[in-house]
Amino acid sequence: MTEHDGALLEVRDLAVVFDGFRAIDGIDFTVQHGELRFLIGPNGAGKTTLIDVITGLTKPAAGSVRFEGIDLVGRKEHEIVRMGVGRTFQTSVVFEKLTVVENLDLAASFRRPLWSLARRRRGVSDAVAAAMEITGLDALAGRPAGVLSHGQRQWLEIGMLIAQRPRLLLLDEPVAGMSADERSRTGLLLTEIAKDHTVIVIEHDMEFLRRYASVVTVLHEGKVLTEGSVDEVRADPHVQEVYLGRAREEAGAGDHDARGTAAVGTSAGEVK
Ligand SMILES: Nc1ncnc2c1ncn2[C@@H]1O[C@H](COP(=O)(O)OP(=O)(O)OP(=O)(O)O)[C@@H](O)[C@H]1O
Repeated sequence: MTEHDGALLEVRDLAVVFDGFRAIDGIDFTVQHGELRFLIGPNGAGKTTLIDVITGLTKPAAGSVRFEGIDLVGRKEHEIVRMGVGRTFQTSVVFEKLTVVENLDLAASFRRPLWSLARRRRGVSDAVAAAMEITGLDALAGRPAGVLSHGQRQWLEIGMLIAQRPRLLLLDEPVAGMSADERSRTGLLLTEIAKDHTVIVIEHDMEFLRRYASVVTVLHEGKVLTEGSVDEVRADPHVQEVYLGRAREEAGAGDHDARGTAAVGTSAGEVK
């Protein structure tokens, strides 16, 4: 931690414009050290764009993103990673032919100085060992990543982030496509990681939020609609309207999947 004693992340008056369209339209968003914060909102609300700005992938038209008091806007992605901000993507970034431990080692090396890369090391570094332990991937250390199940692969990606020793982790839909058992394991993993990291998770699955979220931020049309506990957010009439409105539009289009627009409700958009 640095000498900065305010919030870990402070986003102020953020705006992102794509060809005249305001994908982010004046967002203020604050995350304190040690939080496990969930970010929800219908499709197109601006969740991924917000994470893209924090990690330097997208340049905002206006506003600031302060991490430990330092503005990240205008910095390169790799510089932001080195400052301690790591993210996963919706698409996989593991090297299939490399083993689990090799993938973790490669990720860890991203923050190591060059001289230490040139040195051949025996065994695994502390960072890699810690990442394997927390994700429970020790038993699979020597297996090629290509043979892992979907859930194990997601855990490897989270492990690769941990190996980079970030202070802030941004996870984009980590339980999408997982079985019920894998979801539970991921929930416990996030809870464990949040003991010594700050974590922001984009997640649509309400059942998952009920079990693991304390504070939820709801985005809608590029703005923060509301923020609070899962119960407060579910009871908020504006949130109900946003999801009910979407559900009405989609009525007749069949069941909504866990990543779909009406995921805050389970039946006809009802916010249960
Ligand atoms: N590179 C881009 N160029 C133009 N428009 C974009 C771009 N990226 C995102 N958008 C638009 O910005 C809006 C916000 O998109 P974003 O992906 O951030 O939403 P989201 O809340 O993450 O949605 P989802 O749940 O579908 O992932 C959407 O209308 C999207 O079409």
